[in-house]
Amino acid sequence: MKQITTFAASAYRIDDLQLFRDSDAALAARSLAHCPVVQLQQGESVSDTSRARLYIVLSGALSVTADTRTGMADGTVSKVLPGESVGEQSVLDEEANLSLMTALETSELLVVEAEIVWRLIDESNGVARNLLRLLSFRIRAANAQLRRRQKLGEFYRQMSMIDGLTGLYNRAWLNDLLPEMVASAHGGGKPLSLIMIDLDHFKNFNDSHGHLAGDQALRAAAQVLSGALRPSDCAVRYGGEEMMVLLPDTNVKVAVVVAERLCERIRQAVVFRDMRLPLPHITASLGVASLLPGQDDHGLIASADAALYRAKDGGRNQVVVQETLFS
Ligand SMILES: Nc1nc2c(ncn2[C@@H]2O[C@H](COP(=O)(O)OP(=O)(O)OP(=O)(O)O)[C@@H](O)[C@H]2O)c(=O)[nH]1
Repeated sequence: MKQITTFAASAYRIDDLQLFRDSDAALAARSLAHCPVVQLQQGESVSDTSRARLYIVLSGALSVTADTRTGMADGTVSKVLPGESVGEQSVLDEEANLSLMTALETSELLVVEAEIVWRLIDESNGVARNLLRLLSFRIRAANAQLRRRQKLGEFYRQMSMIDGLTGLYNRAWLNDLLPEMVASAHGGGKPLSLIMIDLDHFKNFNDSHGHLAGDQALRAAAQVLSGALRPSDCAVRYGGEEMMVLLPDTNVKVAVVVAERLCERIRQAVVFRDMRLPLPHITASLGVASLLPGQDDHGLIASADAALYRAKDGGRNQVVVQETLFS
């Protein structure tokens, strides 16, 4: 970066500089007269940004990468074209300019020290107004970007909570949400039921029909669950061929009715729509549990798991309810 002239000695005009548009041009020209005009070669970065200064692009183009030295760089790169400026904020808060400014082509910049910018703000309403407009525009753009990022972040957060094969919620979602559901049930004195579902002899199913058919069977079972539940209920893929249904505000009697309905619909589920293929079918064993006073999420899962184990033990393709309720 080398100085090639001063503003007064150059052919650039005040009117072409955004910050001084519609302001007192004579005052601006006088104030900027001795400011250096520097030249950057393509790929060269602005050096010595430790002092607060304003850089106005006179020709060429700058790429500006935000906050490179604080470790806060978020990949945002903006392009600054002739007439536009960088560094207003560092001038206003008298901090070093943390952006990395690099010439995208051979470029000429006007370098204005902070004291000169402040003097211009003091003496010219036009400059003050332009600066406010510019900052307001930047704040709006930054807010819009923040909102876009939040939406994107939320989208990815949601995606990370969904099981790719079945479209049901996954274990990460369950770990996040079940403790909250348990706390809210205890807090509100409302019931909460859980049905644990495990496809029967699924290893055999895979071995007989292939792993892809197994995947298809898991999707079919998941569809049964999603299609049979109320909007407030949630279906989760708990592990390989194990699924779970959470029924807020539902007592054990109703949960058993729901589980019986799911058991029947899984039995009836069509795994393949293609009638040329043989029609393997699936069955499931289901364990039902309802939240007991003082029980936590692990306890609730363990109760449903124990009931499921008994359903397997009792011959599969059936619903069993937790022992503690009826013994
Ligand atoms: N196709 C497919 N199979 C899976 C998936 N996840 C787990 N499995 C299979 O599910 C089978 C589970 O087998 P086991 O735990 O022995 O249980 P099971 O054969 O269903 O026997 P029971 O539960 O006692 O009725 C294993 O063969 C796993 O490979 C999956 O995403 N796709």
